[in-house]
Amino acid sequence: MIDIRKSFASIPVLKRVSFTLRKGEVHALMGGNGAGKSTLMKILTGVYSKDDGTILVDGQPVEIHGTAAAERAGIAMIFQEFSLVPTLTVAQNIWLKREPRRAGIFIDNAEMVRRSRALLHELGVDIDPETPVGALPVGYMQIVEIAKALSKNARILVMDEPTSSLSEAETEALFELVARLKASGISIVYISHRMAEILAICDRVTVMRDGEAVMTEDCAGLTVDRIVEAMLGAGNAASFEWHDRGPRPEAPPILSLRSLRLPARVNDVSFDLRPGEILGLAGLMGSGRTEIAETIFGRRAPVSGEVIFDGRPVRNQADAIDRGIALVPEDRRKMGLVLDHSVRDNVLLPNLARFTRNFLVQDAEALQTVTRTIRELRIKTDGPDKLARLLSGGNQQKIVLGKWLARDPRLLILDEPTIGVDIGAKSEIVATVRAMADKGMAVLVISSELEELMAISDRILVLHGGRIVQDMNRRDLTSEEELHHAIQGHHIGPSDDVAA
Ligand SMILES: Nc1ncnc2c1ncn2[C@@H]1O[C@H](COP(=O)(O)OP(=O)(O)OP(=O)(O)O)[C@@H](O)[C@H]1O
Repeated sequence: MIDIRKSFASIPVLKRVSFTLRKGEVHALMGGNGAGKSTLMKILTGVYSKDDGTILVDGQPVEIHGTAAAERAGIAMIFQEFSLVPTLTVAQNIWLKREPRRAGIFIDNAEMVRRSRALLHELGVDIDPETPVGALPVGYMQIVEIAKALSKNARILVMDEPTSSLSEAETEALFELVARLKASGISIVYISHRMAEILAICDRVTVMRDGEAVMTEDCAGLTVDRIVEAMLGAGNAASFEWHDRGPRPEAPPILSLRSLRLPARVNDVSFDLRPGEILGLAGLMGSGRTEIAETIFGRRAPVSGEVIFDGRPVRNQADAIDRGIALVPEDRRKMGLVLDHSVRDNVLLPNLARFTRNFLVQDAEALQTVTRTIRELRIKTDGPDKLARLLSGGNQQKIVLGKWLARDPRLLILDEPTIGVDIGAKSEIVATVRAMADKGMAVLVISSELEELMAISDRILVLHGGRIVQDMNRRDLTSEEELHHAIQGHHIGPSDDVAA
């Protein structure tokens, strides 16, 4: 891609960006939220048209108008999960609308299954092509997507944060698959904010900043510091380090869980959380962490046991919100944003009561809060009136966080708070949460990223087999490995994971 330019509503988003991909390489595309990574890749995959510039495939200029043209040029985007039809089988999904036919009329199911089996075998994955996609774990859906792309002879695959909803084992499986694809000459553009995985599986890295490609280098010998510097600009360090906030003043707990039991996964969970404390909840994916968060927030009713907030049980979600509980959900697009409303509306939505006097919203005061949120969380938007839908993924996540922080909650629950958020914003978020905890807000953080839990928590609980199996003071933890071991150490086998 040479000198690619793109503006939206006359605001330049890509300013003469050049990007090359070699045959059989995994090329990481990195950059802060809103730097232009997705836009560049949407141009490559025919979702957006470029304003200017040239795209060459195998040295030949190509015009990519629309996704069908991208497909013809051998380019495919691998979506994470939502582009497959859950009620159809793996084979039916792979060959959807291109089914092999007998006598040109009847769908040849046996042939479809046979070809799918061969394809999956080639990929080295053990998936039965006759399983309905809806019955597969999330991690496998991406693999089916890859099989589908290869069945269309794709030679360039674009993966946008492929590991963000994968468990550790699924991530490993994906990495093996990436290595295999590479060996067979497939080229991969890999968008991610996770430094460790980039250094582990990529050959080269290109960093974008404010619509420009500012660095392209071989991964070998590259350090995290060098990448961060390129992303943020010289002199803008991002620190993601824990520091001891000292002993918390003795106060009665604001939240107490007593022998909480939920359907299927949570057997008997009890813990206390005090005002001003930041408590991390660790556990394997599927260990029931999100369910516990939703129960505290009044969204789910327990089978037995209690959630006591400020001396009284939480009755339902409205009651939870009323009394100062906030939940930043994991699935922000579905649950956290009204996409067709502006940034301003989204930030104000849960806060309207605060700005309403005599039935009128106090606009100036409200706008001040919105502007502060945009500034403090470094939300990249042309202004408060931009539609949430048009913001980059990481910036959408910041709005969800910002609207609840603006409410000044007494208890803040964060479920995977920094998925898709760049390293600069991560450290901002940690600092903001810490500052609010210093003023007395209680925080419960769920995260699969151990680095994040280690950076933010005062205390960490490990959930396993439906119970809290460890309660650790962050001060006593010396390494991420120790926490990793605590989580994995209790993993005996799949059957152990689901409570009887
Ligand atoms: N359709 C659109 N209309 C207006 N602005 C847009 C549109 N699509 C993207 N933008 C803007 O372009 C900029 C770049 O967005 P893009 O999604 O490419 O960023 P990104 O680097 O992928 O970020 P992230 O890491 O958060 O996913 C953002 O400021 C975004 O608001």
